Amino acid sequence: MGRKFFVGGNWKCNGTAEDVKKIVATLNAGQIPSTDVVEVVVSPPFVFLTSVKSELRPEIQVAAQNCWVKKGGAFTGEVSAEMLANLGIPWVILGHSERRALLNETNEFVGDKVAYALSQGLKVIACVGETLEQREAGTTMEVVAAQTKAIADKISSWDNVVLAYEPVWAIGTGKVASPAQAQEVHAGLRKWFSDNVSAEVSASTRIIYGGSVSGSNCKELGGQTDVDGFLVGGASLKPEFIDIIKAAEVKKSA
Ligand SMILES: O=C[C@H](O)COP(=O)(O)O
Repeated sequence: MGRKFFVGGNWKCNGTAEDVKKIVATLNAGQIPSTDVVEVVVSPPFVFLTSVKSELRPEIQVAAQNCWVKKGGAFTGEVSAEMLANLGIPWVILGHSERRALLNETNEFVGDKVAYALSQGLKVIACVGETLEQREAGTTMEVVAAQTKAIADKISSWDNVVLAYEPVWAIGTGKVASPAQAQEVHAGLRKWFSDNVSAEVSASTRIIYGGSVSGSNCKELGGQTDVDGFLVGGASLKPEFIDIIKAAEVKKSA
């Protein structure tokens, strides 16, 4: 089975209730390819999840931006995977570099979170990516392989996981990875899967790119053999997100 193009919009910690209504109206009015061609998931902050889910057109799904590492309980300020499942939120983003860097989430902690979220029936967008220093030191593949291994060590199936390669130096900086740089790491991750998990997981797991994706660079990036879509930050708050969703057409016509 082919890998369906996947476009995620990570709204991060942005927006008022009024802003969110406008974004939803734009998404509801936009012309986008059918769900046979592209899977679209937007990720509002927790407080807006249920309203966005109920107001958004049914072809677009929602994701939380995080969840607690295990069963809920006395963990003030956290939101558990079972709460998300209970509310019918199908997806969660885990291991985003902002949480790894600012909240000290380790590879092992992210692996535990992915495993627990999957066990509660959620689908996971799991993020990996190197810093500028790591890229300049030539350790990019080593870093993303270690991050992916920490997840692989904790899960028995990749069926409900999308892997997002997000070079930290490209996030929110306008310095997008070149299509060749993205393709090189995506191909490396696919090889890592075939060497360390299975040929089937390597062929079927979607590996999406994130980091300064825009309406103007999405077609060339999305045209790369091993780029199966995007995780979009800043541009997912703007009408150009519709153009980025339409980049799925490059794969359909390939
Ligand atoms: O999750 C999304 C990424 O952090 C990319 O953010 P960005 O598109 O604003 O660079």
